[in-house]
Amino acid sequence: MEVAMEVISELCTPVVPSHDSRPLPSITGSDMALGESFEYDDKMGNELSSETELASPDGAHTLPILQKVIDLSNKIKNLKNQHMLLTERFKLDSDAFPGPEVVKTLHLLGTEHELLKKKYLEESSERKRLYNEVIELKGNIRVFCRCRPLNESELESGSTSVIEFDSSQENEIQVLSSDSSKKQFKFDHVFKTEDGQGAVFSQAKPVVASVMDGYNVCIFAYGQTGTGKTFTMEGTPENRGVNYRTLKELFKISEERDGVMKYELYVSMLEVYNEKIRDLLADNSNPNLKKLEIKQAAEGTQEVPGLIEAQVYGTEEVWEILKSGNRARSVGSTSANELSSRSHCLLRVTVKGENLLNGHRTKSHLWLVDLAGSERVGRIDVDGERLKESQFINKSLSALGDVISALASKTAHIPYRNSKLTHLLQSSLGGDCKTLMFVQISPSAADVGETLCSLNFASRVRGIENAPARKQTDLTDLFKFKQMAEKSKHDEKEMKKFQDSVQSLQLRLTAREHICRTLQEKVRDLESHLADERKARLKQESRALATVVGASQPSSMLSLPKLAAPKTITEKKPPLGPSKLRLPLRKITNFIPPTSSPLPSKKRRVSSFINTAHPTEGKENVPKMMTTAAAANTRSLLIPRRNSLALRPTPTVTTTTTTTMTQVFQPKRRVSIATLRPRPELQSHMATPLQTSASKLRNGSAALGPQLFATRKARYSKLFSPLPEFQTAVEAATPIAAMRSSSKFMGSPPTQQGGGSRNGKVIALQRKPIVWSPLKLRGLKNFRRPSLIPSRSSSTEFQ
Ligand SMILES: Nc1ncnc2c1ncn2[C@@H]1O[C@H](COP(=O)(O)OP(=O)(O)OP(=O)(O)O)[C@@H](O)[C@H]1O
Repeated sequence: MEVAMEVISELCTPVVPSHDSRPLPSITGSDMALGESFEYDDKMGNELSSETELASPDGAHTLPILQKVIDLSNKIKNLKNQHMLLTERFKLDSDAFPGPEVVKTLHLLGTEHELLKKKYLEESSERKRLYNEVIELKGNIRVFCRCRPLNESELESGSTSVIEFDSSQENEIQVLSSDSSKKQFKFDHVFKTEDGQGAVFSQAKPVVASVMDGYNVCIFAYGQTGTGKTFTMEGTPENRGVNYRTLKELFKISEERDGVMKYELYVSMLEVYNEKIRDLLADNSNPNLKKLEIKQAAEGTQEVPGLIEAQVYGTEEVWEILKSGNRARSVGSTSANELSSRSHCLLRVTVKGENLLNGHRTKSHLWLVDLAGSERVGRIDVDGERLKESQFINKSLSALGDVISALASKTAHIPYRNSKLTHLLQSSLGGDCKTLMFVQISPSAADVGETLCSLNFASRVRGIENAPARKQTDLTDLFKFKQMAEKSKHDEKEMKKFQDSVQSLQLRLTAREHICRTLQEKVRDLESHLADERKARLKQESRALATVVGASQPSSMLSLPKLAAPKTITEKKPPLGPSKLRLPLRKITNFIPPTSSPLPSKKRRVSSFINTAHPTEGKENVPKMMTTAAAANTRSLLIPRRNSLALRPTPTVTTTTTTTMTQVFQPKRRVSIATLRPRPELQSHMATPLQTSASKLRNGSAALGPQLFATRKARYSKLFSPLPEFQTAVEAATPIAAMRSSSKFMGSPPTQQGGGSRNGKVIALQRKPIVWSPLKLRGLKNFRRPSLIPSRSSSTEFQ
């Protein structure tokens, strides 16, 4: 039983899946319970049965269950063996992997490969450069001359050859002209009559190969009709021409560069017939065929939208295309050629190349052009449609000649657009392109004139010095980059504009700030100036006051008891308020009496002066007053003189309360005023009592009431127009009042009622001009300045 349990436990042990090719026995039971059968192949069954027999050496029959257990045990053993075998095999496989040395070798090989690739690219680029240099040295415009042999008809007619090939002079031909003179022409290569198509193409091959390096190439055949242009370009099935051979060469180069370069070749075939473009690969029987026009592509190249571009993969395909295109070509019979080409046939091969190593792409065009015959109309017997065709042909050939002449003379304008032909060839003719011209000539003496024309034209073409050829890259990507560059340029411009405007604004701001600073400085200067002026004015007024007071009661003023500590008026003056609250500076006007005012009489002069201060004139009279005062002579005020004042004595004295104005009506009387310079000994004292009294007056103004305070500003003016009532009001409160009441000046007008002298008093006035400020006048808006001589009107008003 223990054996059975051991077997069962072994059964339950998972078995490693076998990779052996031998099929393993499949267990069909859903579990491993005893008593259930296992399916296995016959071979194994046989093995097990034999082993079972071995398991019972006595040969006695064993129990069926035990037998099964033994079978399974054997089976497990087999599986274990298989597992071991597989493990060993796996070990071998693991050992078969390349070791680190191999990996290292592979890495080295890779590096070497990269190095070789790089070198190859460098060499390839160098080869291209040198190759191109060779072509350039030979000339980007190359002219080959090919002379066909005399044809049968010419031989029959006994025509002789006028072309001589001097073997000593390579690439030169001599033309025996009708006047028996020989004309010599030299070209890049001269093909003799016996030279076949292969020889011709071998000379053209280097130029053709340039298109694979990304250069634009144009090969065209030019010459009189029947001279073999079509033969050279197209050839015959037996003697295939440049077109077929070119494409064959291109495929060959493409194959040679396989793995490094990837090429795609496209072929288009068109003709320019009577200045119209016809697609030779399209179904021209279709009446709805779109008219083809030349358009300038965004890349700057000339394109014909709608023109069929057939991708070609092999030479046979190319041949079929060329044949079908040639079939569609417009041909007609002329007296010179039975199958004369009545149009310019253009085969365009587009080569798209991609360097697989560095990803550089190129797109270039190769034009293979079989021009229509350059025969003169008069020479060949044509009329009707043929004549029209010939005219178009000649016109376009003439345009080609003009373009070539312009290129030769290096003029700024090349007239490419004068014909469809030159317009189409614009990007491949002249400039930086490679051009190869076959000038086809006839050896016949009968064609010598045409031959000379063609050779002369070819010589001109050969004289063109093209600029070094430029490699053509695939302009699609280039155009995108160009657009991106343009956009970024535009953005940069915009940015610069913004920056400029910001800068200009900053400059303006700085300038304005500077102006502001200057103005602020000016305001400060003016303020300081104003303060100075105010100080000076107050000093003058205080001096004048002191003089007046000193003159009237100098001793009493000096003996005033309890004088406060002396303080100047300017110290007591409140500081200037904010500039906004202040009046504009121009409104502050110093009142300086003018010098030129004529004073007719003393009486008149004094009257005018008194009138300026007359309160009854009201505020309307203030400007007038100022004007009048300004008209007064300043010097006249400064010169001490005696003036007469007309005073009206007041019959009665009306004293009101401090809140109402007091008016004194005085009878008209004359007084004399003598203006004197104040005595120096009084100047030192004049400020103290005045200031003291003035400060006391200010201090006591609160107690006296707002009206009294409002009249504070007019205190100095009252020196000239004292109010007895006002004096009465302040008499008790201020020493100045007391002082005024006792002064001669103050006492003078009220003398009528106060018992003073009726005669005129002499008052000492300061000789300096009195400065008036409209500020004071504004402050006196509701205050009517009391006058020494109240007028009638004023008295009426106050009554
Ligand atoms: N080099 C040559 N060797 C042998 N045959 C030639 C050669 N050149 C031209 N021919 C033959 O001359 C004939 C006229 O040639 P071709 O048609 O090519 O002249 P073309 O210049 O194209 O005339 P067109 O301008 O009228 O089309 C053809 O039959 C052609 O086979």
